[in-house]
Amino acid sequence: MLQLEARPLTPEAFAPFGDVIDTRTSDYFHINAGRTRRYHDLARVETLGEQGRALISIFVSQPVSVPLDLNFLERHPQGSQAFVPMHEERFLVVVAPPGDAIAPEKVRAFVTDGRQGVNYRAGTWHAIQSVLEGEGEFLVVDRGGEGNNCDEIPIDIRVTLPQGEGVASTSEQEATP
Ligand SMILES: NC(=O)N[C@@H](O)C(=O)O
Ligand code: NI
Repeated sequence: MLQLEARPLTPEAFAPFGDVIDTRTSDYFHINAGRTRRYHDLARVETLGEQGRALISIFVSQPVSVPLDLNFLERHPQGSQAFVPMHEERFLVVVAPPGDAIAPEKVRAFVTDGRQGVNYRAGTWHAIQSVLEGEGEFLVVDRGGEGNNCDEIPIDIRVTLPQGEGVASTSEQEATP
């Protein structure tokens, strides 16, 4: 059983796996007569293969408990997959680099802070959506089309949160004295 303590998500640490979607770590330019900041092109949407096209969906997920025990990771070989929380939900992200096998030492676990989304690059191994604390609603952008776009690989992983890290949402943490 691979034991991992989730680390705070950062764009740099996640770079081998895809993109972090976060206005705080992204540039913008003004549009709409200056009323709007456009945080432009934050993640690369990949829609490979026959009839490949981008899908926009909403996932409403029930929370996972922590420690989180995983017995597989999955990948989407024909496209990327992005998850953006719609109400500052925090979630666990467990990833491994693309490839036909997973080297345990390459597996990484992260925890988001409520203001971050992720975009898994095509082929990145990842745990299925794992929202913390309560029901979560996520905007999802991924690939539709012909052919298989989901492979699973068995691997036993136990994910914990940093010591003393509650699972309160960002806003509750700010409210807590
Ligand atoms: N199956 C599906 O649409 N969702 C998974 O790919 C996931 O990463 O949650
Ligand atoms: Ni997926």
